[in-house]
Amino acid sequence: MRRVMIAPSILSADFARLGEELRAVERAGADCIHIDVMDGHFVPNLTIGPLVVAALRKVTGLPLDVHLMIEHPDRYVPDFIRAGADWISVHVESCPHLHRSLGLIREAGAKTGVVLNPATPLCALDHVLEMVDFVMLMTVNPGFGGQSFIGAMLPKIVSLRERLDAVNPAAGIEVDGGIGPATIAAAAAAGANIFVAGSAIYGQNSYEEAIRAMQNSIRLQAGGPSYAV
Ligand SMILES: O=C(CO)[C@H](O)[C@H](O)COP(=O)(O)O
Ligand SMILES: [Fe+2]
Repeated sequence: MRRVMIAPSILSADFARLGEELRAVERAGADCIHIDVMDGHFVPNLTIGPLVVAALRKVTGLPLDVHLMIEHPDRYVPDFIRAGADWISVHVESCPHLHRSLGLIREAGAKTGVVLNPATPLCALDHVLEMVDFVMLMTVNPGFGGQSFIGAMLPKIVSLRERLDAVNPAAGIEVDGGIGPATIAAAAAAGANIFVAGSAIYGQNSYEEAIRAMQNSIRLQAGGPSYAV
């Protein structure tokens, strides 16, 4: 999972027109669809469950990237995979038996992701790095869209890429929160390759221009000067 991918987060979409909103970002060049699942306990917000994922599965062939911000994720992983989730990511902070949780996702046939909150150190991933298809680093505190990118996460991305390269070089790094044209290049330069963007896409008039602006920022950084946040 090392190719560059743009993952629009439907958290900032118009929930009354969710199917249309999915098709619109697919036409605009999205590589996968990021779905934020919140339970009102692990994070102070409530969103959607497997029924909505099953409905969205019918309107797109793009991978569905399901970000579980819930307590007891193991109880719900099979439901989300049956509903059509292709990738499932669980938070280290809500998995006392992380090794078991990742095994459950993999056995059920989905790509395995593990997520760290901004204040959670990378050593929380010791002993499971070989088991993941991707690691997601929160670049905001989870719970809401539209927050500002935390610049202090850039060195964390660099260290994570080094650690993955040593034991699991095929694994990708996804970043979530405050990603847009002004921040994406720095995250890419640090080593991230999957970019979640909610408000930077769904908050704009043209989804296509918003996605192109992010892709161009990454390209400019690759061939030009590095970008400071
Ligand atoms: O997991 C999330 C929040 O907990 C969202 O995926 C994320 O915040 C996306 O929104 P934005 O791009 O507007 O920051
Ligand atoms: Fe998310």
